Amino acid sequence: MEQLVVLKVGGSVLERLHPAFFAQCFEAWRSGTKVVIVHGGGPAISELMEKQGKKPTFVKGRRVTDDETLSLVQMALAGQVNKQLVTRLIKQHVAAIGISGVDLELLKAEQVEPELGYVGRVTDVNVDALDQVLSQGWVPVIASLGVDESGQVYNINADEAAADIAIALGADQLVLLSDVDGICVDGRVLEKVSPPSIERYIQTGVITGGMIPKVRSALQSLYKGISVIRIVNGVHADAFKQGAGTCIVNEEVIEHGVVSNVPPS
Ligand SMILES: Nc1ncnc2c1ncn2[C@@H]1O[C@H](COP(=O)(O)OP(=O)(O)O)[C@@H](O)[C@H]1O
Ligand SMILES: CC(=O)N[C@@H](CCC(=O)OP(=O)(O)O)C(=O)O
Repeated sequence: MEQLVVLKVGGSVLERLHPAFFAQCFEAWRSGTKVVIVHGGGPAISELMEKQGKKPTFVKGRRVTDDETLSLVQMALAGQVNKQLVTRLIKQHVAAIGISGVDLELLKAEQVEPELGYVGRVTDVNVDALDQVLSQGWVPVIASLGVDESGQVYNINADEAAADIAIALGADQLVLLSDVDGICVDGRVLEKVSPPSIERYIQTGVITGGMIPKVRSALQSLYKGISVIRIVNGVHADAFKQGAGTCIVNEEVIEHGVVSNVPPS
């Protein structure tokens, strides 16, 4: 049966994505798998902010987004990063089309909470529009922005956007590519992890920062029936391999399966 895979490329790994990522996107796409790419770009946004003399502030992994920051978010995500990814895919002969969640109201959004400013959560995914893009044989490359009824644009965490898209499309797989080998606990990468342990790791400060929205999005996807969810390192060639990274699973399984040792920082 035709497979549908949602790949989320984290800003942390964008500049260092292994060439195998593009080759494997091509292979998957050529063999008939529907591929949807969602990307972030946290470091690119922060760099633009710093150039403007603005200090990035995060609350539980989400960027506080005022009016001026929102403009920079749009420039970085929908402009710079989106086109950078699309051009690399096109060089690899993948029919990639760069869009943002604003286009065709792909991601309808609402404000999360006033203190975060223009940070949104997805309320609806335009599945028809995505289906049409996919039925053309194209690979959508989606910047994590959303829009509400009034035309207000929102900054959406890209892990959340990827999970919402995967859930709405009923994807077979959600792969979150980042710059770490998976979820690290005590200097080791977990092979598998289940919801109660994830909550515990968040409470005890083992999972922090940008890893929080990542695991929360993974949990949502798990609860909504996505059967394969992995957090992998996009710097390495084997990110696509079965068993790479940390798999988020439903049953309480042993979490101390070690897939690699993390070098001391
Ligand atoms: N327990 C953990 N295991 C692995 N990474 C973690 C953990 N807790 C926090 N992190 C941090 O989360 C980062 C990944 O989140 P983020 O920087 O937002 O990545 P991305 O841009 O790929 O979404 C890692 O680089 C790491 O610094
Ligand atoms: C609300 C919020 O925090 N949005 C993110 C959007 C980009 C993103 O998610 O990028 P990564 O994949 O690199 O984390 C931000 O402003 O950084």
